[in-house]
Amino acid sequence: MRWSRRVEEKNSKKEDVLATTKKVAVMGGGSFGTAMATLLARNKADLDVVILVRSEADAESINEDHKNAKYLPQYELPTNIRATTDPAHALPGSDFIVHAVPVQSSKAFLAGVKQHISPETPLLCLSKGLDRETCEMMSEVIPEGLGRKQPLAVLSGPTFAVELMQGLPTAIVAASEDKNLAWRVQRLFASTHLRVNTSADVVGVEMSGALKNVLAIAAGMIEGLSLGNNALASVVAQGCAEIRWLASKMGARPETLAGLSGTGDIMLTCFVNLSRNRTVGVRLGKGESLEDILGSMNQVAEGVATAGAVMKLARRYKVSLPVLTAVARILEDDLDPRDAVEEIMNLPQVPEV
Ligand SMILES: NC(=O)c1ccc[n+]([C@@H]2O[C@H](COP(=O)([O-])OP(=O)(O)OC[C@H]3O[C@@H](n4cnc5c(N)ncnc54)[C@H](O)[C@@H]3O)[C@@H](O)[C@H]2O)c1
Ligand SMILES: O=P(O)(O)OC[C@H](O)CO
Repeated sequence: MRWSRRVEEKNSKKEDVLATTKKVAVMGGGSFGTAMATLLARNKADLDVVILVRSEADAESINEDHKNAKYLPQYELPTNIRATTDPAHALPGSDFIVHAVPVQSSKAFLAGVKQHISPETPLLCLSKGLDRETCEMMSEVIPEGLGRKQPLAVLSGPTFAVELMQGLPTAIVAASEDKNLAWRVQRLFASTHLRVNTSADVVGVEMSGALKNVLAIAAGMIEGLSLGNNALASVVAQGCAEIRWLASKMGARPETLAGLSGTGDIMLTCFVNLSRNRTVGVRLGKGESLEDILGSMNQVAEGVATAGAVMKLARRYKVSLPVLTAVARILEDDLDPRDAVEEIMNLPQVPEV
């Protein structure tokens, strides 16, 4: 994290983004959409923050009890957050629209609401993953779903929703090909609780956010299989290298992969029990079936679908990814977790660099 008085001084001459922003819509009222809506609402007490949810019960809980009863029931929401199920109500007139719908549902969801989104309104994507069928990143899924180009920034980093709700110190990256938009997103979200680093490396930020979810499943499996800390550290280090090999071939910058949205988020998701992807891995390692695990969760673990896309990308970019593709094969019931460990341990011995 870099800080410079010169940068602060230069920025102080630019637009006061919070002052000029009157309304922000958030599509998706799950845990992360709600947490980021809460940060925005806390940043400016008279900002109109509207969450587009799927059920009337969810909208009612937010509007009447100021709680998201389904996803974050223990936290009171600011009163300047409201919710609706009607996109015609939520989206028009927004200065920014935040996208927090799970990746696999995003294209169809966007196609259904696009007539309510102005082509000029920046979309800020929080979702981390790849389209299972097409292997597209969200920066490709979004224009596909909307049927047009849209101003776009992606936000990614080590950010558990519950810790944001508690106001604990957090840092995230806002990446956009449009430098000014990345800067505006930084100004919109930044607070004494949240640092926002800007980046122009959209591919690097997106690919690390998507692939760390697959790696977290592997890390969880190591724990579920009781294979110990040495194995855990080795698998995570190998996974970091695999993410770097694939993402670099796709155009990511190595510095991004080593930064907050790369190594930072990998450490959080692979080592902390709050991660849903890690939890899926722990339970698989303990012998539960994927069907039972997913059936018992009311939240998305994006790594499950993204793993399938990683298999295809490994072939497309001709890169060997033993850990990430083993996760995909285990999820497809094509490989037993213990056999995967044996396969990886029996790979040819290689030089470290
Ligand atoms: N929870 C976190 O800590 C966190 C942190 C960073 C990034 N993310 C990412 O944010 C995205 C959203 O995650 P989340 O934690 O809010 O998920 P969640 O499972 O808590 O909630 C998902 C939300 O999407 C809605 N949804 C599901 N299918 C839909 C569909 N077909 N159409 C419209 N809405 C649909 C659900 O109703 C729910 O409101 C994911 O890509 C996740 O990886 C989550
Ligand atoms: O709970 P997970 O595994 O979806 O991870 C949440 C966030 O991506 C952590 O940054």
